[in-house]
Amino acid sequence: MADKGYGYEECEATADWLLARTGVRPAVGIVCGSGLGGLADMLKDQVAFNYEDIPNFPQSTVHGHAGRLVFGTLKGRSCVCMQGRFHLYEGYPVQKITLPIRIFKLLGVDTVMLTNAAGGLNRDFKVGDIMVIKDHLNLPGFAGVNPLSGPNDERFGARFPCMSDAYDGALRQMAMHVGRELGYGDFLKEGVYCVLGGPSFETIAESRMLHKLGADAVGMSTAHEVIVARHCGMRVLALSLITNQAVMDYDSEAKANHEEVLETGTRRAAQLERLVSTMVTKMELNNNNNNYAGDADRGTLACQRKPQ
Ligand SMILES: O=P(O)(O)O[C@H]1O[C@H](CO)[C@@H](O)[C@H]1O
Ligand SMILES: Nc1nc2[nH]cnc2c(=O)[nH]1
Repeated sequence: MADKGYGYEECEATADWLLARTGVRPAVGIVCGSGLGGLADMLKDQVAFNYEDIPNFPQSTVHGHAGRLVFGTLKGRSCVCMQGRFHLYEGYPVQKITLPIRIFKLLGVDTVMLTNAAGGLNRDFKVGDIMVIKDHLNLPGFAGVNPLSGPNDERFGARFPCMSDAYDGALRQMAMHVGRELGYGDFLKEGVYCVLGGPSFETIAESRMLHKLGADAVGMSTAHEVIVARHCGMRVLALSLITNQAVMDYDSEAKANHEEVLETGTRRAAQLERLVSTMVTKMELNNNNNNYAGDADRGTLACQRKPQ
């Protein structure tokens, strides 16, 4: 693994490089989806790094993914935010795409909040709906593309991690509750996210098939990051913004396109940001990392680093 640049030692070197350059000790890690990078701009007292300057980090190649790792506070809570994520279709191995999630863990993060842009398959969903993800279908995983394939490093987690509890029940409930309190009840949904490799959007037959399989929304990210986050014991909340309706009708003139995805992101960004920031203020954090003092405080769950 080491020669590929995403083993434990590489992650540790990257985490230490970052910790030496910021005093922020994040308890919450946020990943911004396509066109949803504004979330990072909400952080106060920012210390930001361009991905190209961070050792071992991949580079963002997709429009709508700025390529910055931003540390700061959200209503007093210490956070780290990926303003731009990585996707299979960019040509990275799935283990490289998910490397930042392991770095989150080694920075002391306890809770990961992911956002994404997704196409709606559920006919009751409208463009602009926010879907709290309750489960996923990892289609690349069916073909062996799983971020945990290869030798397992027990310092991160177990060889065969459970995924039936991948999306934290309490956080999902809280998202629905906070969302309703904010007045989002009309456009807040719950559902199953399906990841595909992309970058081509779905054919009509594919969208129909995914819907029949039980997916409510389809995208090209998130599930890999969730698998890695759960493997190393972090709690996960994930939100999809339904940026477009998947085309499922041969009479339809609609065509999925990335511009529409980014436009919908811009329209709903403020509400999504408010939902995430309100949740960060209200959530219980297990690792008390807002007052981080050093290595002894780092990750208390599956992945405890050795004292140095
Ligand atoms: O999942 P995020 O990064 O939000 O991006 C989604 O939007 C892009 C397609 O428009 C794809 O990358 C898809 O995965
Ligand atoms: N695969 C896929 N990804 C998306 N991301 C945003 N919209 C879509 C979509 O319709 N399909």
